[in-house]
Amino acid sequence: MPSPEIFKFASADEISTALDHFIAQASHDAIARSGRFTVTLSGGSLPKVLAAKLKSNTTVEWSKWHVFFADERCVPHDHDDSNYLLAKQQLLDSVPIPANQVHPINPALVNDRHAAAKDYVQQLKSVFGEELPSFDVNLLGIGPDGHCCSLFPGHPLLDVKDTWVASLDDSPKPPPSRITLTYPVINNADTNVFVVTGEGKADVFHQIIDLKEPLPSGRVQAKRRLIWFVDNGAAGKLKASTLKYSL
Ligand SMILES: O=C(O)[C@H](O)[C@@H](O)[C@H](O)[C@H](O)COP(=O)(O)O
Repeated sequence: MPSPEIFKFASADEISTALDHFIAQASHDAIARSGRFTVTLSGGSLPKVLAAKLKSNTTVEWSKWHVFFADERCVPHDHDDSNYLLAKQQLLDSVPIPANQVHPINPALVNDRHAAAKDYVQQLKSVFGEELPSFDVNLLGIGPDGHCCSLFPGHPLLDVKDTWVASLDDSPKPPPSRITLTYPVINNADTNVFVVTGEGKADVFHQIIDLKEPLPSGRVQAKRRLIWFVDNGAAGKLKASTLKYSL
């Protein structure tokens, strides 16, 4: 398993610039290797930080992108809680990714989370076939409790290994009904990237990186690279010695 690589920046704005360069390069490399770039997006603060610079990047071959969601709330696409709506407003409306290569939750199934999760597995199969999906990049956030995707501390979904997409109706972060990728898919990515900003994440980032507490975000692995983009606020409680990993 790769060691975490921690990149620290002065501000969220600097992270946006670094993410723009990083994702453009990852996209270029993946397209050179396999003819496409497969990526997942999370909700929360991530889409805005990601899109700030990337949405204007004309060097990216957007037509080769296949976009999925690391987790999604079971709400209609036009609902304020929709991660798809957020990604659309922040990034997808600004870049020419073919509509059939963007994979939101099936809006007809948002009242049946089990059916929505099954449908999402089929959407994954439409791109990855029967093999366990291996995304080029998952873009992940963390909550102050250490959750990522919709994998919450102490929740039974942390142990799910027999499905690529699971559902829950008791998310401690509202709204309660969600679908989420499970660890077998998340950890089979070539690269997992966490984006963590603000002092509100300083404690949990320290718990995960320095104290190695087995919080959901701390259980994320990757085939090749496990990367953290953090700002000064989020890294405020990190032990100085840990930053030997910084660039
Ligand atoms: O649907 C969700 O709730 C998100 O996908 C979630 O997993 C998010 O990434 C974290 O909660 C961090 O959110 P913030 O960046 O807003 O703290």
